[in-house]
Amino acid sequence: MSTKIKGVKNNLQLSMPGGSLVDWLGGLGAEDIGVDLGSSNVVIYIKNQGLVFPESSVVAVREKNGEFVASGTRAEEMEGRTPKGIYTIRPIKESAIVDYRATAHLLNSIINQSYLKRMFFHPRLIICVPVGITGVQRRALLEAAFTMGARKTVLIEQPIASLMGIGLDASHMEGAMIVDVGGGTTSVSVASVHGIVVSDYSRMAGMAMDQAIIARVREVYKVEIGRKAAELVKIALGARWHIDNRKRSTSVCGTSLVTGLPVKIEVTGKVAAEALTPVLEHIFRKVRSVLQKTPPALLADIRDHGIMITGGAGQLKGLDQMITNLTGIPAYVVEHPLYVNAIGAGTALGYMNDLRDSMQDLR
Ligand SMILES: Nc1ncnc2c1ncn2[C@@H]1O[C@H](COP(=O)(O)OP(=O)(O)OP(=O)(O)O)[C@@H](O)[C@H]1O
Repeated sequence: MSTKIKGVKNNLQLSMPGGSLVDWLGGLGAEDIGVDLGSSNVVIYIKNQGLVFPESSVVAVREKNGEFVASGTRAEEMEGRTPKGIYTIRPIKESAIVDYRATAHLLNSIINQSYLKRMFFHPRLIICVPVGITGVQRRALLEAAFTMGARKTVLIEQPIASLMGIGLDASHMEGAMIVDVGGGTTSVSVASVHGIVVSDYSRMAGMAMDQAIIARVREVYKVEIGRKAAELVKIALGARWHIDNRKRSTSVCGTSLVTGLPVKIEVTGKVAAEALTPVLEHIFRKVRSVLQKTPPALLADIRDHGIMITGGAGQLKGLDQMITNLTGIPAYVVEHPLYVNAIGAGTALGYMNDLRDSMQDLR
């Protein structure tokens, strides 16, 4: 299913038309950046350049002096095998910043690297934030942006960024439902021309799926597997609603809990499905509860447009079938589900001069 309508400007918080002279001058350069800051990945969209390949939301730190020694995918590769005196952290948990200095470092290093050694000058940022973010979390995010030298930062709600990234125009629709299944959080939102109407979130998302697979494999095969192996199983086999799930299997390596030796096992689709079902049923209950709270006037539009699934773990095989079967409303994974929020933030950069600086909240 594809629904193409344009521009979602109405849902953005606009300031004085035209913005300041500094804004206008900044708009001429390529230093406007859209950011989707996730617990698993950071995706960046640079004005006039486009998307930057996503980096893992991981930073490696030297224990003795707190110095950052690696960030992004390079730091993720160190997870679970860091040399003595170095540890890794994930500075964003469940879409909230838990360490803003590390977040600022992560953002800075990604942006500088994407600039390919070009001189990096104080950028203007649009950052996607979850619906219902607390004042403290907003502050942490804005402080991270300030620390990295941003001269203007605008926070926009993720579902609005998703709609912009998909290319939908909220001003021409009564209601749209977005189910964003990320690494640490699943958020379910209904948006209308007036903004977010109903929304709910859960910690049951991609990482919870990995943990459920690790636990089930331990139980069935008496083998301990790592997070990466569990992720491979998740991506390869998917949910029980996936048509091929029962026939398939995939092999991963782990440590036998009986002998303590490394082993290779064949995990079946049935075992993966057993692990994933409770997580997916939890996600479904969130979808159902948001639908139940949605004003009836919006339901017809949601039915027409279908339920849009975004986020990395939204690609789980069978998840769209599950939501379709259980709600009776067609659900589909949007194009570029991992990048759609960053693309939306990138689209919103076009209105940067007119948007209110969220940094004003800090002062
Ligand atoms: N093809 C796939 N099938 C299932 N899961 C996938 C697939 N590709 C990626 N994932 C999962 O998507 C998750 C990351 O998604 P995403 O990058 O949207 O999260 P995030 O935005 O960083 O997290 P959050 O929104 O919770 O802060 C990971 O758990 C990863 O294992």
